[in-house]
Amino acid sequence: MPPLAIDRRKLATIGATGAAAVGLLALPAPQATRPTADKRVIKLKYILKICVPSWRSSTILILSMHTFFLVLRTYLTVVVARIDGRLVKDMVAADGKSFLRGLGYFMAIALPATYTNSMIKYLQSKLAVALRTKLTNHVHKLYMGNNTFYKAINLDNRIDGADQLITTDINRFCTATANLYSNVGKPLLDIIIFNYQLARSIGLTGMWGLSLNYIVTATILRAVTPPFGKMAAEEAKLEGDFRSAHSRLITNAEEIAFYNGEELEKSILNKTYTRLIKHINSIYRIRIAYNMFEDFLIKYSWSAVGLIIASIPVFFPNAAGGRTKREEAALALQDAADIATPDADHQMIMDRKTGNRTQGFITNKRLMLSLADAGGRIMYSYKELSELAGYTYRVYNMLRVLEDLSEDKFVKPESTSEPPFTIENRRGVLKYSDEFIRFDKTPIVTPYGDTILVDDLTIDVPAGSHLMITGPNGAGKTSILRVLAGLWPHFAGTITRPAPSLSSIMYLPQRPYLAIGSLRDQIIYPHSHKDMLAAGRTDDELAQILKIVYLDYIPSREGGWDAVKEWKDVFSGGEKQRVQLARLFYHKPRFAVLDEATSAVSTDVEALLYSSAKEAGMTLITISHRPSLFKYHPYLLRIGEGASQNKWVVEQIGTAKSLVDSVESEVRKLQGQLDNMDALRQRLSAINRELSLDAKAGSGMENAKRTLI
Ligand SMILES: Nc1ncnc2c1ncn2[C@@H]1O[C@H](COP(=O)(O)OP(=O)(O)OP(=O)(O)O)[C@@H](O)[C@H]1O
Repeated sequence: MPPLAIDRRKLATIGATGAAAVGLLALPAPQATRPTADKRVIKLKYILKICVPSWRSSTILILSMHTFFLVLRTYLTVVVARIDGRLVKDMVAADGKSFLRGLGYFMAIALPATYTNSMIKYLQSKLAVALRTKLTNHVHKLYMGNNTFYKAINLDNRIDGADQLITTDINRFCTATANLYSNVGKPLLDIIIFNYQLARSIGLTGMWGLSLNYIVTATILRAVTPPFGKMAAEEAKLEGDFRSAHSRLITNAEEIAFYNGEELEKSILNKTYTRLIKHINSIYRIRIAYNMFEDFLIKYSWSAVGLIIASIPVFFPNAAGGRTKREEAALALQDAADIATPDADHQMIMDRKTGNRTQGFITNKRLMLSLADAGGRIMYSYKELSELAGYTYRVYNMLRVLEDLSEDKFVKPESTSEPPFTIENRRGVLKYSDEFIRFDKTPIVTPYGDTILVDDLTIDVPAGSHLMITGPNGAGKTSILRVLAGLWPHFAGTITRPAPSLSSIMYLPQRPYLAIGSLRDQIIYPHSHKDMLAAGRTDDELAQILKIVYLDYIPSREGGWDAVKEWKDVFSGGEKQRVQLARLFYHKPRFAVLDEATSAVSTDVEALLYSSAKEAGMTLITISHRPSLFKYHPYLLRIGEGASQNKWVVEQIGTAKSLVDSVESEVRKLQGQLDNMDALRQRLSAINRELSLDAKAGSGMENAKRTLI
């Protein structure tokens, strides 16, 4: 069977309108317009709820510790600003003793300050990892449950590059969220505390000036900021395309090499890379102008505003407010004492006043600079915030689509005619029995309900009986198995089959799958080594199984059961299929469903394998075009019959009629070969004649003639 692939022609028509038209989704399709701020917050909240499910979650502990260190750092900044002001004052007043004491305080603060800074960085990374772990676990649960990964790849095209989304985009989202918490949380805290501190010396006028400055800057930046979120989402998508182009190359390396397809593949790789780089370069170009403007606004104009405001207490001492009653009383006392002091001490008074002004100015300047830095970081994080919005959109979209798919809600292509079946009106009934597989008036229909491949299939395969399915290419043979396994929707009729369990029913696909792991893991898949030991199975048993499938030479050739290799590159096509059959003999299911599972195995070995499988008590359902397999199955289901090509017939192999049919078909085949023989004989004698005409052609020609005769 060909590998199951989504019908891209049909899906190409899906768009936002298509999705909405079918009414399957609450979500817009990925091409939808840019979400509003409200919707973005809802989406972020939705994802964060998955990351932080409860107050007792470990993420909350990390978050609390992170917050504690952020507060501590802000407090330490205020303390450092005060010490700095005092140091400069002592310097101006030439008070060496006090200066040295201040220096001692300054150094004593350094130790907790450096520890605090490293803890903030450490906890920020821990927070990102904790968010990523929670989100990845949730996505793995969704993606690997209810065959959602299969549906996402084969039955719906809303998720483009699930691997990129799960491995990279989730990581980017979590890193951006953790960064945002410290890049916004910390400066916000700084602003509140520094403003409070400053309010005490720069007064109400200064505070008004500062607030006005923030509002004007934020308004200008908001107006000129390019849509970084949209750009980040597009960049992530293009990164995914580039990555998947490389994964395709790795998966299909041998086929491409045989076809000498390097040039074409290189051009595909280059094209996807160029698209990505073009986009990244355009972002960089946009950023030059934006960064220039942002720097000018935040670094330089803010510093100028800061200096003006910090100088308020110097030039307008009465405008400054916010002194405590005790400070006011001390100042009044000092002024009264100054008035009563004799003239000779006036210089000292002036020096002390200058010192006080310097201390106030330096402390305020330091706080102002920290404030400018905090405000700047908030403004800069506007860009990060919009990038986070881009990742949020991609991750949220993936989560919602995975949820839809786990409930079998696909987005189907827009179609002009009403399909015979719809997802909403599925009426298929599934029953479980270990004794038989039965289809009762079950149509085999493509996933969107638009094409009936097999009309109302009705067939019974009791345990101990065997069925072979045959029919033209594309008739729907594999699709019968897809519906039986529950991969495709079951629209109508009743299917009875064993409940999914390896000892009841096992499917062997045409294209063998080899897992990551040891040689042993290939035979026991999907069991793990732990499962195997728990089931009391041994390596000796595996060796016996390899004998049945004629692979007993493999363990010694490959370096034992524990050897780990890229097995798909190690085994030949026939060996891969025989490894799959070894799995069958390991699990010994009651029903074995084989989809052209021996097509690469020679017919003599195939015959022995079928005999062994029947001896092991398995009931076989085989899809094959090989008449040599007829004799192992008492029943034959032919599909693709009739003018509509969706009719079917069941025949009993070995009955008088089927014998006549198969003898007649064999006679027809032999007659065809005989006709061909006459033509070949005529051609042979013509060549012989040509060769004898040229008798002098030498011994080389004579040899050729002898070979041909
Ligand atoms: N995801 C899909 N969506 C829509 N149609 C599909 C999908 N997958 C397969 N089909 C179509 O369903 C039809 C039946 O496919 P199926 O693989 O069952 O054929 P088959 O009888 O096994 O063919 P072959 O003998 O070539 O392996 C084909 O026309 C195929 O193009």
